[in-house]
Amino acid sequence: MEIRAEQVGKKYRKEWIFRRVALTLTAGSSYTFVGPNGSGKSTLLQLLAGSLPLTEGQLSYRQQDTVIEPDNWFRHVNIAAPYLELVEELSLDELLTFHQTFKPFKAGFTPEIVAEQLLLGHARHKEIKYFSSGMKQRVKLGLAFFSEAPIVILDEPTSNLDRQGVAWYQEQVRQLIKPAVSIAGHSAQLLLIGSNQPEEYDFCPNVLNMTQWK
Ligand SMILES: Nc1ncnc2c1ncn2[C@@H]1O[C@H](COP(=O)(O)OP(=O)(O)OP(=O)(O)O)[C@@H](O)[C@H]1O
Repeated sequence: MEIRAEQVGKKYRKEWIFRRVALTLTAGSSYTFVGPNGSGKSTLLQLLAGSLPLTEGQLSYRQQDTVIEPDNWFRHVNIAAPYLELVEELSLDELLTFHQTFKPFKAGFTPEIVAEQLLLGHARHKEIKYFSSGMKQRVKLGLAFFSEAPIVILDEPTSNLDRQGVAWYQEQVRQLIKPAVSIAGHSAQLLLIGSNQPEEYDFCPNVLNMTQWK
């Protein structure tokens, strides 16, 4: 799996947020976008996820030599971000069951196992609206970690997490990017992070500063 960005730029009203982004992002590796507040990390991640239009340039998703149509990109991406909301009226069990109808969990994961992995086994029957902000953040991350998709995008992944939550994130993200072993159905992941917290990406070999595209 690969995402290619060619001369990608984004403008809001008359202001260019970034220009001439040229990247090849390849599964089996991870990439972190860093930069000051407002430098465009979230915007670029949304472009790469296919959820925002570009102003200029081209983006493509490729699997081996096959180009994937933009209408199908969402099937290949799990994204956890502060601006994406959970369905607050559902209990955790209901949310996980609903979620897997359109984005199945990885082999061996059931809603019950996912809840345990989130350290939220005790809260399976509680409505999401009664979760603390840190509990909600773990749910968002868990949906990204445990659903089947080759691309995982995490924007500000440890926001609202306490120290135990940060340790949990660090363990899960390392599991995610472990080199793929040759188990049928297990493919290498492409992990993209937007961050300003070194503890969120200290394992990541590719740290890209947004200021280079100003
Ligand atoms: N819908 C929008 N309309 C107009 N301007 C926008 C819109 N969304 C973002 N921007 C602007 O784009 C710039 C980049 O914002 P973005 O949220 O991508 O930055 P960021 O690097 O993720 O910031 P932070 O570190 O604060 O999360 C900011 O100047 C922001 O005001």
